[in-house]
Amino acid sequence: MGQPSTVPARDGAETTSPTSSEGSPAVSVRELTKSYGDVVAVDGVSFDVEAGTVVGLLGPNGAGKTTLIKSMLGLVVPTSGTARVDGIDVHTDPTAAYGRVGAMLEGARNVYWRLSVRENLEFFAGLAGHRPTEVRERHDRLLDQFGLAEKADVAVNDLSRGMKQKVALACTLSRDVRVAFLDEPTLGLDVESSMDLRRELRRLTEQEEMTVVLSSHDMDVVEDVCDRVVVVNEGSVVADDTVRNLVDLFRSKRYRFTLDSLPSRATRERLSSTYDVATDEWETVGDTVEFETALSDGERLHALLGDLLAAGCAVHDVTSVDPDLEDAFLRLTEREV
Ligand SMILES: Nc1ncnc2c1ncn2[C@@H]1O[C@H](COP(=O)(O)OP(=O)(O)OP(=O)(O)O)[C@@H](O)[C@H]1O
Repeated sequence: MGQPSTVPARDGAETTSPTSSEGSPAVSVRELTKSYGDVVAVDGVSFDVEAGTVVGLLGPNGAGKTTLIKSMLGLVVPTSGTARVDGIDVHTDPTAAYGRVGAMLEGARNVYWRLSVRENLEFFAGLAGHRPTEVRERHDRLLDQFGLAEKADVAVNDLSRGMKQKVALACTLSRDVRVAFLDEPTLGLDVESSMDLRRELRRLTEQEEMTVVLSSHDMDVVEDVCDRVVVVNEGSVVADDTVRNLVDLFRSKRYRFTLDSLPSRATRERLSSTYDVATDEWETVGDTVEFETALSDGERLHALLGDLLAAGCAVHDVTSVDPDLEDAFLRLTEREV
């Protein structure tokens, strides 16, 4: 299968450019390129993020996600192209842009473990020029929402890992930010803490119209909280669509065959070269043998069935394998599923 180019909207309609309250997308990246010497980390990337949505930025290691996030935060100067937050160019007007964004780049490593939870909130709000009294109400609300009220005066060092991560997210929100950039927000969290954090992200976007751009290698998290996913590979966008559409893109294209016995080596080699059935795909399950392969259309499915029958293989069952976001991601970035 060839590498797909940017995935268009499913119905072929133009994707509308959603807007924030000020008439611009919450985040807008245009033809952004960043090179480090000969290495092109980000290569002509464009996308918009609608206000009040969660967009996942996915890609294999080294794809360019961090460079992209840092460019959107004004921490990296692009070689060319622009990044805007609420219509403000983050490189030509960094002060105005900074007032609207929060970032959690290295999770709990960014917060001060010797300070109490509340002191951390006050410190991060103070960096943006807010006095503790001005933001007290906001901080009380955050502490309540994150289940941290009872720990407000406890040093971060004495909290569980999940709580530390929540403190880091609360610090990102310690002042009124409209867009939050979160790099691996659930990294290292147990299932319950990860669920809590996901719930909080959904609430922030649904009830407070906050916009979130997150990067994660955890597809469950992405599938759970993201409205849309931008997949980056080797510095370029290879897909930009809803989770559902990306999963649907590969639906019914992967099949699992169950045979009564292992075909001869010659047949297996032929299937490997003609239908891309990996030689290590054959799996014995009870009295049967199974393999999986991706087929582009019904004709290929028929041809493979015909070849199996001609080779004397008794086909017991053929089922289509339901893909998930992980399958879609691996296929989009040309990795083995
Ligand atoms: N400061 C830098 N100097 C030189 N090369 C860099 C620098 N930062 C990133 N790169 C290179 O740019 C490319 C993209 O890196 P980046 O960190 O943006 O990828 P990533 O998708 O965030 O990866 P990961 O998932 O591993 O964090 C890589 O080839 C990386 O080696």
